[in-house]
Amino acid sequence: MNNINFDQNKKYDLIALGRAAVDLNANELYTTLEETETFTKYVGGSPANVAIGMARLNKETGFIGRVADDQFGNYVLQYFENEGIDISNMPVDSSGAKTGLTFTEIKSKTESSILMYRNEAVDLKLCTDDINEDYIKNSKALLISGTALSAEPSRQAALLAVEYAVKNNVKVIFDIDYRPYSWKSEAETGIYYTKVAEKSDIIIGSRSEFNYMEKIIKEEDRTDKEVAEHWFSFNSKLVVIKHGKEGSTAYTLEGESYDVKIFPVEMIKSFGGGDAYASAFIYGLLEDWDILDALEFGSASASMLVSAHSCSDAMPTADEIKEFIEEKKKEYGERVVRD
Ligand SMILES: Nc1ncnc2c1ncn2[C@@H]1O[C@H](COP(=O)(O)OP(=O)(O)O)[C@@H](O)[C@H]1O
Ligand SMILES: O=C(O)C[C@@H](O)[C@H](O)C(=O)COP(=O)(O)O
Repeated sequence: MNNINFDQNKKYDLIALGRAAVDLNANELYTTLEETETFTKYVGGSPANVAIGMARLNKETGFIGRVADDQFGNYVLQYFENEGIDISNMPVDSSGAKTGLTFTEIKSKTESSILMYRNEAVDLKLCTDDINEDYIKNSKALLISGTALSAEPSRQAALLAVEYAVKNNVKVIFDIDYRPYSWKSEAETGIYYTKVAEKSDIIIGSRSEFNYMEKIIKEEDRTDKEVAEHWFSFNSKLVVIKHGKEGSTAYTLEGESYDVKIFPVEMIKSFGGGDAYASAFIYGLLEDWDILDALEFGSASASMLVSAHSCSDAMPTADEIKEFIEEKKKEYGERVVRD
């Protein structure tokens, strides 16, 4: 059991809000983008990846986001429909705004980076008219991906969605998702991230993302526990702080904390883990697992994704994650990710 009391009478398990974009991942591994010649196209965008992860885990999943009136917009909608993700709240935008593109560079076994083309990105054209209270109220949880707060009118749309969620007992899950190129100033980042974090039931982010979010209000040299306790003074019940290959920790409002390490894998790229982590962790919470079991599931899916070429196509099923965990426990011992 865990401390998140989802309303089990609601139709959707999770509705994600934000960008559904396209990843173009370099096929040539351990090469710079300058030298890369070919790419593989995948659906991308952190909240889209989380939605795909949830659908792969057989959870009823919806999405709120604008797509471009072009081939890439069609590609995203078709992919989502094939995955069983509800697209009824994904308006096609005909303003000429384009699908965000993320080019990935896999420079070495330990170094990779992303180059995002997001000028006039269609996902940031999401507006308050696109936010439907009846849709949101029918979900156990609403995931807000932080980049949706980086520009108007998407910012107002995301804030309105949060208000509808709070009003209708829909748990707000805030994936901080800090992308520096999306923001004009530290103050703007802090102000709008804080607005959502103060209303969120669950906040998930790397420690550096928490530092960005809190820069205008707090010193960086606080412990993770102190970071978590700040958000418990608002609406949070659960704060998850990720530390990349050092693992991650969940803190509860009730004063407990749970640590998990990473599952050892041959990493291909350093990103994608966060979206897999979020989807599998949220799955565990929805299944009413203990937090440590949900963390282990999230950590396993994350490890599977950093050792895969894509961040969406490779999202695993629950059986695949369980099989992965069993294999790693056989190889490294029952407590492979637990202290
Ligand atoms: N080298 C790695 N091997 C296995 N798992 C990893 C590795 N790096 C990250 N992870 C997993 O991916 C999760 C998310 O990674 P992190 O970099 O913290 O977030 P994000 O991918 O959102 O930037 C980590 O908490 C960890 O569980
Ligand atoms: O979030 C984006 O727009 C790009 C993603 O599709 C990309 O796969 C990525 O960077 C994943 O991010 P992470 O899982 O948060 O590391």
